[in-house]
Amino acid sequence: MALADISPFHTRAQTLPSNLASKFANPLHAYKNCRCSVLPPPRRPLGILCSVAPNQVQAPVVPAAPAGAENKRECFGVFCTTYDLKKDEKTKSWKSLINIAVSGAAGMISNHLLFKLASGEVFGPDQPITLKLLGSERSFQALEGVAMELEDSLYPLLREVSIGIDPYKVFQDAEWALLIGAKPRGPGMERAGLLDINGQIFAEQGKALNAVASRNVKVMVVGNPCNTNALICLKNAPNIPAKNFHALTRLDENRAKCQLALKAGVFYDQVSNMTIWGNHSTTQVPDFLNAKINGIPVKEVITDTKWLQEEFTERVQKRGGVLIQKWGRSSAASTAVSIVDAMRSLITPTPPGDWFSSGVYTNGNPYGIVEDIVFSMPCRSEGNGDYELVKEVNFDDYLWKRIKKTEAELLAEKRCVAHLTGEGNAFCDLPEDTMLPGEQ
Ligand SMILES: NC(=O)C1=CN([C@@H]2O[C@H](COP(=O)(O)OP(=O)(O)OC[C@H]3O[C@@H](n4cnc5c(N)ncnc54)[C@H](OP(=O)(O)O)[C@@H]3O)[C@@H](O)[C@H]2O)C=CC1
Ligand SMILES: O=C([O-])CC(=O)C(=O)O
Repeated sequence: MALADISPFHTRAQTLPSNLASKFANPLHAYKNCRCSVLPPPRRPLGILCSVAPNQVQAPVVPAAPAGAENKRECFGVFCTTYDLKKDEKTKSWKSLINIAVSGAAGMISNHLLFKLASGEVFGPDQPITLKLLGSERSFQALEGVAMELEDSLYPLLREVSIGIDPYKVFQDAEWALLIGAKPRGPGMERAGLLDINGQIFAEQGKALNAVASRNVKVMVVGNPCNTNALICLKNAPNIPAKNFHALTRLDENRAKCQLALKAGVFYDQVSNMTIWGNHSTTQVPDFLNAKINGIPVKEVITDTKWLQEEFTERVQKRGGVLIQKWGRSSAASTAVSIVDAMRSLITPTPPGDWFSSGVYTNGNPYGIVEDIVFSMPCRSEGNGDYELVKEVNFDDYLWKRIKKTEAELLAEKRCVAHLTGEGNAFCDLPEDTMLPGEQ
């Protein structure tokens, strides 16, 4: 088959030297084996540049990039195909694309999350999306595997996929950045070491978001320790509102709802107003004082206060660790579900009277929690991507004491990463019991 016959890629096909044409006997295969850069405008190819991924066939030599190439975007395989949503009857009424960047895209959580995003579970059936997947040299091949699985899933809403290892490219124009990739804490590694290694990743990604992402990008930090990583990220992105950064504590909220439902003998959709206060760590505070079951305060439904203060609280705090002991790896599917929940909570109005938890930047909070940290608190949204803190919450001595403990832990973490937040020299005096939910 003559390469030049392959519409709509005439421009690119004609640039292939004849000695390479035989390697690309199936031209679609050729596209799948390269990371292709599509040159706008208008939306779609005037030409395609292919750069070689590690261990792969040599890419064709291409002519010098035309003006505007500095805006070039990378695409993967079938997602390099030209399309026009307004031409097709079915897609005519669709909204314009949303750009979603995901780091740690070859990891376990992403392996669940990406398919949920592509299926329309988050943004709905008339919302096409772009997935921009960030990996590393270490994970590049796996990332290609992920992209291939996305190709093979034939999701109609998934219109563009690109993969890359440079956050300055991958985060270009991102409207959502789901920051999942982080080094897991290995045996013998000090928490201070983990804070530093992962902090460097989030400092760099914050800078990249600041430079190239949409000015209103919503950032969901999942990689642990997620509160402090989110703080580092937002400090390195001064041109993006700090309010746009979240640390994922929705998994903790979901775990708490499940435990209360179990104890009360109800289905978990009857549990509402569940706040997780503070750090995504074993000092987090699942708030049973303000939570409700069937609209009734939990303490009136579950009268065993000792159970609430001890067993319930500890079970939620250490759920991640128990799961690792059983499963041999940390929560991935339920974490992906909770990321979906967290995103949906920001883009759909919160049911009247209810709220959701998210780790957000403390800046004028109504509770008296120390400012300038990322702390999980009760939030409400009108569904426009933004949120407000809930004012009508109660505190008692037990709750406030616990909140102060998790706050102290976050302040200690913050001191450990002062070198990454532009606040001088780091000084690490973390409490000994500082642990991620997965550590025991
Ligand atoms: N907030 C929450 O509720 C939860 C948070 N988590 C956290 O989410 C993160 C991701 O979990 P999961 O997807 O299961 O993890 P995986 O180990 O499956 O994937 C993590 C990814 O992190 C990337 N990474 C970045 N830097 C390093 C490094 N120095 N060494 C090794 N890998 C690195 C790797 O991708 P690449 O090479 O492409 O960079 C890897 O694919 C972890 O930090 C975990 O603790 C987990 C559960 C719940
Ligand atoms: O510690 C981990 O990596 C797992 C984790 O955050 C959790 O399960 O909540």
